Amino acid sequence: MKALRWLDPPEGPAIALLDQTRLPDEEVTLVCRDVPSLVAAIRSLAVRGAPLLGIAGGYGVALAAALGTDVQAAAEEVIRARPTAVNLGWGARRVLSAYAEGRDPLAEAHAIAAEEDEASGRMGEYGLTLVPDGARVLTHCNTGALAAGGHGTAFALVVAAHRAGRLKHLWVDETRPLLQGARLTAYEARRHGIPYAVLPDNAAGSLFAAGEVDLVVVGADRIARDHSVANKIGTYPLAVLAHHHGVPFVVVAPTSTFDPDARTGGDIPIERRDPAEVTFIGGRRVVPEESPAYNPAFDVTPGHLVTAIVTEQGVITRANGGNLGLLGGTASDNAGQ
Ligand SMILES: CSC[C@H]1O[C@H](OP(=O)(O)O)[C@H](O)[C@@H]1O
Repeated sequence: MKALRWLDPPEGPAIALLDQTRLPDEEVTLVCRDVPSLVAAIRSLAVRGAPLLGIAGGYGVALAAALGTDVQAAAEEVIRARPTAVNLGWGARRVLSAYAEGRDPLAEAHAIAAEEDEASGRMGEYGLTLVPDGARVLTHCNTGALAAGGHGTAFALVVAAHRAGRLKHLWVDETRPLLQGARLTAYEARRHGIPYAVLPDNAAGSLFAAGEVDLVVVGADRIARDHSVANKIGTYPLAVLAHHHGVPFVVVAPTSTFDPDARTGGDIPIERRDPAEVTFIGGRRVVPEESPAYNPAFDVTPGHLVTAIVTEQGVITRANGGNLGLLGGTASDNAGQ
């Protein structure tokens, strides 16, 4: 399953997307033949997920170059599409730099996609070292191949644990209001034959209280230098629950999600989305007419609540003083972390 593909002529130049707003019922391909249509797809979450947005941002700039349109303006338009996932700007700026230096922008966009595929495999390997046998894992939102390269980020850890026979069960937070967990993570879990159950976000606490969660794994949209983690709204409460119940809370993200310009979580812009995403369900209003609604798309988990950050370069744990220095070596070297 490819969430995003570049189309060369004669089909392209274009970017083919698996329209995630139509999943899980319909697998519809959306073909973006210009940057405005890609920006609209990013804003509607037809394409989403921090690392995948980095890939999309890169191909968006490459598309502008292939079409002979204003590449700088295209990059700025793509970067403005969503504010929180640092990867979007990172991917667009990296391809823009290649173009400015006279290098092939499409080759650079392909390189980003290949690197994120490789990163996913390594995060799965490193993440596996943190998974106990018979683990009941809880995850939030969607962090699979619909959100990143390869098998994803946190979901790559889940797939690795399943293949190693260490995963007893996957708890999937539905992830209101856009239901990335119920619609997308459940879709991916079924494709992998992973035993799972979907739960209302507000049921997670009762699972912790019943001792039914051994590990929490989530993705990230931006990680600040103090290890504050911006991720889908509802992540912070899970970190507090995990801390209270002594359950490891693990973030899985490629180094393209780290923002050295964000000193603390307070420096991370939080996207505010249309209140109608809260007040309407399935096209039906579920609140009194004209009810106001609060709809932040992300929250920030402070670093002291994060047990470990798994990257493609290794595992960051509090054992290394909580700095951004990565533990090197192989995945097995980190087994004891
Ligand atoms: C692979 S981490 C993806 C990250 O992005 C998601 O947000 P959205 O669905 O709004 O793009 C969510 O925060 C995931 O953890």
